[in-house]
Amino acid sequence: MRVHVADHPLITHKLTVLRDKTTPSPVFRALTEELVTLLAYEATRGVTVEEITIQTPVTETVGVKISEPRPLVVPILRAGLGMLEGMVKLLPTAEVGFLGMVRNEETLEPTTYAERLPDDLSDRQCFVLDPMLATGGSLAAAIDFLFQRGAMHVTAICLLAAPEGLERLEAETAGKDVTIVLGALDEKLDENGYIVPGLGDAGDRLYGVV
Ligand SMILES: O=P(O)(O)OC[C@H]1O[C@H](OP(=O)(O)OP(=O)(O)O)[C@H](O)[C@@H]1O
Ligand SMILES: O=c1cc[nH]c(=O)[nH]1
Ligand SMILES: [Mg+2]
Repeated sequence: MRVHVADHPLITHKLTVLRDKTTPSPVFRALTEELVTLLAYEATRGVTVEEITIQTPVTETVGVKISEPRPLVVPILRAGLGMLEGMVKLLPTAEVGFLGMVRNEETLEPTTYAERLPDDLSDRQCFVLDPMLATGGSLAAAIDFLFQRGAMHVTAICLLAAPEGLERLEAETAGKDVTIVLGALDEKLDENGYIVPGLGDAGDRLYGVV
């Protein structure tokens, strides 16, 4: 498993505002979108392209286009939905699949309540979006789902992660081609499974308490 933690003052600045408990939902949503676009730049570094010949107004030249089949972007509902627009801004030709997951706040175990993905993911470049990698249970289950459908490589973009979650993910995805791109790696999990210092419940901050 490869882990890339962003190291850029613009990302750290935006994350600081996001972490601030006084930041209201509309600002939180806008910043989430901006952060994903910045992280997607790193996450798509390995996207496969093929050469094409085009005609500029001046001459013929060789460029590239993103290879077929189109990349698949999978936001994990709810909170991952807040990252979708920022991602497809950078990858406008991507297809979008959905996974709905919720973590039981007592046991911290995730359950999947919705799934809308292509049956066959072989040859697909898959990008999973979820702002929070806490215990790692939700992301491990999502990545496992994609590999079971035939994916060969999965890249996940998360705004924040806890070391405990990364460790679990590393163990559960051993031998698989997985890349994790993070806005920041935080200190730890608290006794309720929340990331410290974190930003609270990302889904609630984006969409309100349910
Ligand atoms: O790493 P884990 O311990 O599994 O926790 C992380 C998960 O928790 C949050 O979702 P939540 O269950 O709060 O659902 P929501 O997005 O609907 O708020 C978050 O968006 C992740 O999916
Ligand atoms: O800190 C956390 C942990 C799990 N889910 C969140 O939204 N925040
Ligand atoms: Mg939540």
